[in-house]
Amino acid sequence: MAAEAWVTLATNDSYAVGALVLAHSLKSVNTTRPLVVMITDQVSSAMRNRLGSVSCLVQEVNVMDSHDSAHLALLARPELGITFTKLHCWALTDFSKCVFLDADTLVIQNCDELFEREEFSAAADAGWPDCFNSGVFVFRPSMETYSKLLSFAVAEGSFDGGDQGLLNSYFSDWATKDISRRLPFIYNMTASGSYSYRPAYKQFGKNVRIVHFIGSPKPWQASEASAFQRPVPGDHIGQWWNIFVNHVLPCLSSDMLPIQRPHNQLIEQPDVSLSSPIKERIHATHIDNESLRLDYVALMKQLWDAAEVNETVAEAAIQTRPTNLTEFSHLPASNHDLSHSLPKKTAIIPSFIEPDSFASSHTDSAESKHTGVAAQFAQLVIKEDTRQAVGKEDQHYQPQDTPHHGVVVTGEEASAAVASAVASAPSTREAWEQGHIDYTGKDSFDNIMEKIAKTLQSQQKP
Ligand SMILES: O=c1ccn([C@@H]2O[C@H](COP(=O)(O)OP(=O)(O)O[C@H]3O[C@H](CO)[C@@H](O)[C@H](O)[C@H]3O)[C@@H](O)[C@H]2O)c(=O)[nH]1
Ligand SMILES: [Mn+2]
Repeated sequence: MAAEAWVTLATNDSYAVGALVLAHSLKSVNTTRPLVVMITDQVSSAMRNRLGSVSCLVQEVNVMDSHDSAHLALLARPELGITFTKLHCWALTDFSKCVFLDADTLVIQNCDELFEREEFSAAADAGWPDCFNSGVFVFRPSMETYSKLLSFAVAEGSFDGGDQGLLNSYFSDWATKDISRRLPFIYNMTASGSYSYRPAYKQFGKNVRIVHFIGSPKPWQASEASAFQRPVPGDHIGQWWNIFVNHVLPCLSSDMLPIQRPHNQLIEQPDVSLSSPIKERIHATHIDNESLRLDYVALMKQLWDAAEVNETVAEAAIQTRPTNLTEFSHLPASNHDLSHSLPKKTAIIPSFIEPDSFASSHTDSAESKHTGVAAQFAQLVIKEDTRQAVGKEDQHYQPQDTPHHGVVVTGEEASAAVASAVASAPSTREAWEQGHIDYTGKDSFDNIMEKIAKTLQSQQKP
């Protein structure tokens, strides 16, 4: 049998973590082909050794940046220029046929049958199915194709600034030429996306072989993992973390685990990665809490909007689907309809509401221009068990008449606090709205509760 291999790419230690998990996932499904990991000189030697020790073939390549900042800016993904480095895979001529896998993919069932396919085979992109997604593709290494691709890249550029746009232009007959080149979606199931077809997942999900965590954040971006705004059918991030925690994490030292934020802002965060007890950290970011977080974000958005517009909207935001709030359009129906999962008129106040602003807006509430809205929030109950309540996705939550614990504030207090926070902390609010929420840090539920308790305490003092 001519030599065949899986191929992936990691240009830094962060994506190398993804490659390590991918390597373990391939092993666990007993593939008969090796994994070649293309790396660049930014990958640390410690990480190279790790990759080598999980029987990956490590192949150093040069970074090839598209330098196509206009197109990249369009995508708002400036880091993607680096994915042009992917083209190096055509130069791996020791192999006659390969399957490329992004470092953010996870193989959950054996799919060695992919090697029976021909160049160029790929699955449709979930965002634009007339294009293929370049996270999983079958190809034949060839210096001829390699240099043609490079010339094409220089001459034509990429319509999305990344390799996917380029490869789609180059293999432009993919969608029409030969149906066998169109891989089934189960070989590249987008694990997040603005659109997900849940009934189809229920029906066909058991056949999924490769999961692809496209977009940001990636599963290994621990500090961001909690900010996944889009729900993922199945617990694939949980599966990813399972491998990560059991096979990869124990072999990494904390300096080998840079936390990478979206947009390639590499930030070292030893304090939040491994110096804290690992178990605690994992618990804090584990995907089990995902639906809680989604509802948490959604609820906060409702509160912001409700506090700012008018009573009608406020009423709608609390009682019904917030169809008039366009920024919700990326959330699936189940998350639009918070009335099923949230106790009505229950609010969680974000951490950036300072006790001071809370206090002053309280004493000053008669002057608040939001008092009309406040009526809508009458007797807002902030209680700890909201956490459990919002976590139950499919159960209808029955609000309790009397909270067993927690803090009760009036609607005026709460909405005025929200309103003054809007004014006093616009940058933090922006961060919230963009989904950059520090659930395990300053925006953690416990922190928020503490802040509210402090505020109320200070108000009770004579
Ligand atoms: O700094 C980086 C960025 C990317 N990669 C590699 O390139 C792949 C693609 O980047 P990724 O962040 O996974 O992109 P996606 O979020 O998957 O976005 C889409 O757009 C990319 C650019 O067109 C395509 O490469 C992807 O296949 C496509 O799914 C990664 O998996 C890695 O293998 C690196 O090694 N270092
Ligand atoms: Mn990817």
